Amino acid sequence: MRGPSEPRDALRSAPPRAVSPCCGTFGLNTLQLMVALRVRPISVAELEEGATLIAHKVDEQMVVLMDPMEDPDDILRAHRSREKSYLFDVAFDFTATQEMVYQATTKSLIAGVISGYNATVFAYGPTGCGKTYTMLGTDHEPGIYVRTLNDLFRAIEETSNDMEYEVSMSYLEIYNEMIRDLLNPALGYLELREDSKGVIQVAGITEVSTINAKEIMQLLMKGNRQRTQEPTAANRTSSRSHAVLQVAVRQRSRVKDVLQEVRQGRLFMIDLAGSERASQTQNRGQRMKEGAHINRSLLALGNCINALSDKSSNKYINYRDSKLTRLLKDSLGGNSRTVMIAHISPASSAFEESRNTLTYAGRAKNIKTRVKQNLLNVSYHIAQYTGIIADLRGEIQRLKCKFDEQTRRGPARGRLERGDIRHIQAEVQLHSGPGGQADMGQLREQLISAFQEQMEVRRRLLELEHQTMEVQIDTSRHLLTIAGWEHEKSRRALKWREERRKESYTKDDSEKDSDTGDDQPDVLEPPEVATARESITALMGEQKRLQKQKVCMVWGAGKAGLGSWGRGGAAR
Ligand SMILES: Nc1ncnc2c1ncn2[C@@H]1O[C@H](COP(=O)(O)OP(=O)(O)OP(=O)(O)O)[C@@H](O)[C@H]1O
Repeated sequence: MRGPSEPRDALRSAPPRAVSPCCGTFGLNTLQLMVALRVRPISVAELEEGATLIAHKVDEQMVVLMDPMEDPDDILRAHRSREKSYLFDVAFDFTATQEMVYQATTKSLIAGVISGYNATVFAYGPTGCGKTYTMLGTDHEPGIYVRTLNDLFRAIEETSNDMEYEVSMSYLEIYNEMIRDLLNPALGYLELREDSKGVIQVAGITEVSTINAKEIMQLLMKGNRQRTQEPTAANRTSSRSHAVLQVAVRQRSRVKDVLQEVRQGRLFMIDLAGSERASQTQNRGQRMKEGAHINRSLLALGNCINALSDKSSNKYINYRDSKLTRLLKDSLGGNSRTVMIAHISPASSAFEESRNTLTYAGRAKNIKTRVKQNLLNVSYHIAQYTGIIADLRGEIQRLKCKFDEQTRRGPARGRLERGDIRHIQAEVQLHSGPGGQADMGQLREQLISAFQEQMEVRRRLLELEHQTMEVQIDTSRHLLTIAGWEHEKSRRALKWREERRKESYTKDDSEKDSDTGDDQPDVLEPPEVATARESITALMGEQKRLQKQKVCMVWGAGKAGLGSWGRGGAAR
């Protein structure tokens, strides 16, 4: 965690946008696993290093990551996607406030917890991407911990006429597979035990039951300072442990009954250790060992979430692979709800880490993003191609004007050049004796012929430029045909999926399970698209040929002593 004195909100200028309630929050009977993504503001350090923004929120659920290594001006590869889009239940960028993140992800868990359900919220992502900021926050911008506890106490207060509650809170860290009490580190390492009801408990952990928000914030800040933080190659103050805030709520009715039912709901809020890969942080020794433990527990967590989110399979869920998953056993499975908030930096320097995080988070959710993703990519490309064509048109217009102007000015310019030649001649005469008259005539002839040759080279170069432009326009036209077809294909795929979904409503459950595959029947590509693909290959060859001719011509002109004329004139 970094201190509040080091805000990374260099770009925090746009007004916050509201999160649509339909995709952000989730009610008790809806999502079991919600995956959110938060892209933090680019930091001053990243800007100073020359990083550019490569992660963009496209809408309330979609984030696009651009590959900084791909060349945006490479027209011949423009049909290849530079960007990849990822879909989440809700996405936030630098404009999102702490309150917006809390409202859309965690607030709706509270009602469940006070009525006896378990829930887990965890912040995932590489080091320095804002996990602690989201969970703990700062004094001025408190995060999910405090906002949740505040609302939890308020909800308890509102129902306290009928119900009696007991709330207890503990804060621990798991470091190198060992558990430490962050509210009382002097206790040393603690063990996990299963109680008589099979519930996993941390033996001997400090439990506090304050309901004063300010006190809680102070306790958590103090606890957080006890966390194992070490400088890594990637972050000066990297949290090397998973911090777990556990809130247990016991509820019983005030109406005395023979059968007194007591319900206990548990809420885990977890700030995970940085997910960067050991190889990328160049960590050695102790740091590498930590890295291995962190990776192991994150992998175990990912596996559990994967198995839980894949309802169609009856995969065995192995919670025993790490302390973290053992502790969360009751809160990940069963009737509980889980919120994962993945974090990334928007900077180009963090591309690899961001891509890994987006893939991990996307896999956890197992959302079918393809159709929407294609639509987005295609529409981007159509816009790109239209832009390219407009640019090329402008360029042709410009060249035409230049050509016309040169044709108009040709003879006059010629006279001027000849004037220059006469001037040279006069100069030479001045410095040579009468015997040099014959040589002078010869020199004059040579100069005139060189000038004519140079005019010819210039004319041919202009012609070549014109042909290249035409080839490029043709290429773009074919790319547009292909993009149009991809668009159409995506539209059909979407329609096909919708029909499948409607069909599956009418089938019984056993049929549904066997019918949920993604295999869409192959769609035959129209002949004009196949022709467009072939033409592009041919046009690329043509473009190369023209380029070669141009190079030869300029080179030849240079060799013949016309270099500066040829290059400065037509070849731009
Ligand atoms: N959404 C945000 N708005 C403003 N500042 C942010 C935001 N997210 C992160 N920051 C700032 O970025 C810095 C790093 O964030 P933070 O310490 O939360 O990262 P982390 O993911 O917890 O890192 P680690 O895994 O190393 O502990 C902090 O200075 C924090 O204040």
